[in-house]
Amino acid sequence: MEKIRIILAGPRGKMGMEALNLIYQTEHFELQAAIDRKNGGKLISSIEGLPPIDAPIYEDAEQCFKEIDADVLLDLTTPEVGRIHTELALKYNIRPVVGTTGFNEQELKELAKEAEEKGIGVIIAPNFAIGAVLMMKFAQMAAKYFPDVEIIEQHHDQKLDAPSGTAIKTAELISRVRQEKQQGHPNEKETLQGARGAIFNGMRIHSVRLPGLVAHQEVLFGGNGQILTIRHDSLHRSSFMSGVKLAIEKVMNLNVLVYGLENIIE
Ligand SMILES: NC(=O)C1=CN([C@@H]2O[C@H](COP(=O)(O)OP(=O)(O)OC[C@H]3O[C@@H](n4cnc5c(N)ncnc54)[C@H](O)[C@@H]3O)[C@@H](O)[C@H]2O)C=CC1
Ligand SMILES: O=C(O)C1=N[C@H](C(=O)O)C[C@H](O)C1
Repeated sequence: MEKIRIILAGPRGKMGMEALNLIYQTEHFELQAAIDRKNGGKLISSIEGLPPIDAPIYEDAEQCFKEIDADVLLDLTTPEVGRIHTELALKYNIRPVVGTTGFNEQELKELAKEAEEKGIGVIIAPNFAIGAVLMMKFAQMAAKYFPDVEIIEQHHDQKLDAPSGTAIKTAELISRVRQEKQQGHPNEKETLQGARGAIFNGMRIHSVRLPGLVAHQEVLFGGNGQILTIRHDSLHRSSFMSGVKLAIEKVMNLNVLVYGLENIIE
């Protein structure tokens, strides 16, 4: 199998470290370089706790894309940085695989247009865990029969974006099949602002942030005398790695932007 040459952005992050191990252990993956906020000019192998890969670290993303021959950028950074890296990678004809969350609809549209014009594959996956992708698909199935739905997502307290990318994606998938309706009592009033959560097309999204949590989501459907709960828990970040591997492999044969792993799993 031909090697897939990868640039990883965010190698010292929680996801980045997990991804480095995946790349190190996958025979047909090769780390060409990493983009980090510090350690520019050093090798990944020289950083304590990182695998023994002799790939250079760049602090300047554009310089990295200019100097390094790579097939794929894997971005696991922060919402703002992820957006910049994705655009830059496209400029240098490197296929972005983006786990970083926080892209809005307009940004996704613009990136999709750019990818299509250039004929370059992009995968933006709000959640790489196969179980989470199934949870979203099952929720979409259920919403056809249960239009009253609320989403509760729970994450570790270091998360920068709220609601989570997964919660937004779930609400989007549900919106495609759910008859729009106003939920709750028509005269409902919040006596404490935010008590009822965020609203996405009439659906409520509640975000919990606590130390000890990793990534969890419940989709609650209410009907006559019954409640259906669909729940997924990522207990460790290794849960995301089979999806990351699949996305890196699949993006090689794409020439458009794909948003969500559900569009590439068979
Ligand atoms: N799609 C998915 O399945 C998953 C997505 N995520 C998302 O991935 C992103 C990273 O998550 P974590 O690893 O938990 O966060 P983290 O905070 O542990 O790691 C982020 C890393 O990005 C680095 N970084 C920040 N600015 C940078 C820059 N300019 N250049 C290079 N690196 C930079 C930081 O130094 C840090 O090491 C978040 O947006 C999170 O929501 C997290 C888990 C799963
Ligand atoms: O920040 C995280 O941790 C996660 N972010 C993604 C999201 O926003 O949905 C995926 C997963 O939930 C973990």
